[in-house]
Amino acid sequence: MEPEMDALKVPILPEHQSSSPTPWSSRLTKRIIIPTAVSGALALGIFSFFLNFNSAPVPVPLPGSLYSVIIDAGSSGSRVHVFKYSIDQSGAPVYSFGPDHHKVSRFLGGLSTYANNLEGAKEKVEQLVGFAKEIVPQDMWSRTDIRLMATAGMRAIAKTDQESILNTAKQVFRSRPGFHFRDEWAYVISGSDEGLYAWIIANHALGLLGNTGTTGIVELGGASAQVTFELSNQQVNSVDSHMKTCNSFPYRIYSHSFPNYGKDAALKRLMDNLQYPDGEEVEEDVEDPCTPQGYTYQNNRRKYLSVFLADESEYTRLVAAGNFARCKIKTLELLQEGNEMCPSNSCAIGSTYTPPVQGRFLATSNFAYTSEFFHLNELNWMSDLRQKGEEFCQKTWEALELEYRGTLNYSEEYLRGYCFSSAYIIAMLERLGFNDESTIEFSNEVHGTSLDWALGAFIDSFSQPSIAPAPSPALTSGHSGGDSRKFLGF
Ligand SMILES: Nc1nc2c(ncn2[C@@H]2O[C@H](COP(=O)(O)OP(=O)(O)OP(=O)(O)O)[C@@H](O)[C@H]2O)c(=O)[nH]1
Ligand SMILES: [Ca+2]
Repeated sequence: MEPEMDALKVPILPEHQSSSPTPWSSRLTKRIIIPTAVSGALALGIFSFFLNFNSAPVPVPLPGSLYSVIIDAGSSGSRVHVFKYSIDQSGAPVYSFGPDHHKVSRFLGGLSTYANNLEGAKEKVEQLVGFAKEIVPQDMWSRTDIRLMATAGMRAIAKTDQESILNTAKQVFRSRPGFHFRDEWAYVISGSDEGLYAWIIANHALGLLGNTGTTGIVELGGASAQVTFELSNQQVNSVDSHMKTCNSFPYRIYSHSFPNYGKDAALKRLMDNLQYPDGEEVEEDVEDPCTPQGYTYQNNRRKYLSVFLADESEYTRLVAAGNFARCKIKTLELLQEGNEMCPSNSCAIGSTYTPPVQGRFLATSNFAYTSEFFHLNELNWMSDLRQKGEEFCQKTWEALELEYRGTLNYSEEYLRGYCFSSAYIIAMLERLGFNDESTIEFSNEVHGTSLDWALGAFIDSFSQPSIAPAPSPALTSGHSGGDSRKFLGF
């Protein structure tokens, strides 16, 4: 039985269309000018709308801007996204993700690490809210919804700890004066929704929503990895197939999140497997082919962001001995753990059924961070990554530190992970069936739109009328009366 379809109204004015949305800096002047002309423009807008309803009219955003805030609570960091948008005469949202309409601030350290420090969690959430309050005019706070959506880092901790952190966040969101908030808007999202949201923003930015032939997404986060793509006629078990309607086009989408297959979580598991192969600690030292020779395993709490790599001092039996080929063998073993329990003959990762990938894909987050570090071009990027990984893995940690410390964006934590991530990426993509590298590109943005899943969640929020924000007074006074909710078409 396929799950219910939920309609998704795709924005009228995507990023790459001509009209330039209201720049934030001139928000005040725009608001003063528009109301005087609004009745004329609006009447004309509605009139022309009915006259030529066949050809999609270019929407005229109504006066006044609306805002929405989404916090992405990830395992290695929290990001607060502030969206500014408007509503057109048909009640459809009009938005874009350029700098005038989308602002984001990224805070280091995952909320899931504050289970034993709720005061710290409160301060972190207050910081996130404070950023949004600097952007949204205070007279719009009560009409601006705020949502906190947590991902794999939070999924990985005990339910009781999740609840105490989320309750702390809810208290902050409820404090007055503040944004429009409902308790159910601070929650842990499912991995498949995380993948679906990433798929929505990528295909929105590519202008592909509304027809078949969309682009799939493979995302390698810190804690989890997501695989999401449009299905044609394969059968998949219903738990991973989702229905989404965009621009009245019904999509069947495969979306699965692989917990603990994110880059940091997987590296930790690989080190665990080396030191405690059967749950018991080895008696002899063992080589770790995924870490550059000479690296010392120590307590990283004060310098690393990842909860998974916070303390490597337990790995007293590991001897860093970087070797790409051997590392890749270990990562393949990791990806095939549990494969014997695969319900079919197609489980690329663990024991989860993954239909054969089809069409074009974007590889995001750590796929892109690693490829950009090695300055790869899209053409033949996987072959080049194998070669760059081989060169990188065989360098000593001392040589790498000498080469990279002091360079732009240097981070010991990231440098420590590139031998592993280069091998892990190749192994994962091979397991998923990406043999033709021309069908998959790495990127963290498209046409200037960052591929954060939170942008897809913002788009999707308009398909759930129950949580659509109330319009600003300017909107209700500017149209022919009646219930403003009805006017918005929800
Ligand atoms: N090399 C490099 N890695 C980065 C950079 N920024 C983030 N990362 C890595 O990318 C991962 C974080 O990506 P995200 O998708 O934001 O992961 P997250 O949201 O913190 O964690 P999840 O809960 O798994 O989604 C971590 O493995 C980070 O180490 C960067 O600028 N360079
Ligand atoms: Ca993430």
